[in-house]
Amino acid sequence: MRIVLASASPRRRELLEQAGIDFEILIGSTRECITKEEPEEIVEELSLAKAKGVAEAVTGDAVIIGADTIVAKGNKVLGKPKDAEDAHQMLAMLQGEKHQVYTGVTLLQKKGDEKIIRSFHERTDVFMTSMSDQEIEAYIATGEPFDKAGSYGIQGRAGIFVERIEGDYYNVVGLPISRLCRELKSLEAEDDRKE
Ligand SMILES: Cc1cn([C@H]2C[C@H](O)[C@@H](COP(=O)(O)OP(=O)(O)OP(=O)(O)O)O2)c(=O)[nH]c1=O
Repeated sequence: MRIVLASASPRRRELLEQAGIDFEILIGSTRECITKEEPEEIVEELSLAKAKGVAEAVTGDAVIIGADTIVAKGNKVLGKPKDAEDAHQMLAMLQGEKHQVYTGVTLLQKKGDEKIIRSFHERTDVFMTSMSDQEIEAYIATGEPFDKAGSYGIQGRAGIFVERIEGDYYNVVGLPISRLCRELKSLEAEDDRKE
């Protein structure tokens, strides 16, 4: 099965490599337009848009993977921060409490003229320690928050502010690799059945 990752994220690339999957990368230009309200619907919608964003550029049969990660705190949905002030606000909101990280994944399978779409999501609960204003400032100064949903990277310096998690760690980093591999296997099994 030919696999195309529709992502510019170095973390998603590393996680797929870590899983021993052979793949190509194609980056499309997707405008992230949200029409849904629930975080799990938003991440699936955006992952689908990312997969669709490269589908036309893929010639021949392939499975295209699109993914999107957001942080949810109460009824607020947090993406990447616009600037340092935005990052500060997000971290001040997250510190000392529990929040959710959702990653949505879409597998868009191109088979001749046919397109088969499967979207799913995983949720991880993250419990953060308290952070003083000084700690937040020092963390933002590392530059780490800016390309990350919720303004932190569990895999980086912010790891020290994560007390514990419930769910898949890799889901927080941007790709629920265990679930993804199971979904790919089941796609493959379905293909074998049909042939
Ligand atoms: C919460 C959290 C998010 N993130 C990252 C995962 C995602 O890459 C990013 C959220 O942005 P996304 O819009 O999901 O993805 P992206 O722009 O990085 O890549 P692409 O759209 O090309 O696939 O935040 C971490 O790396 N660590 C964390 O702890």
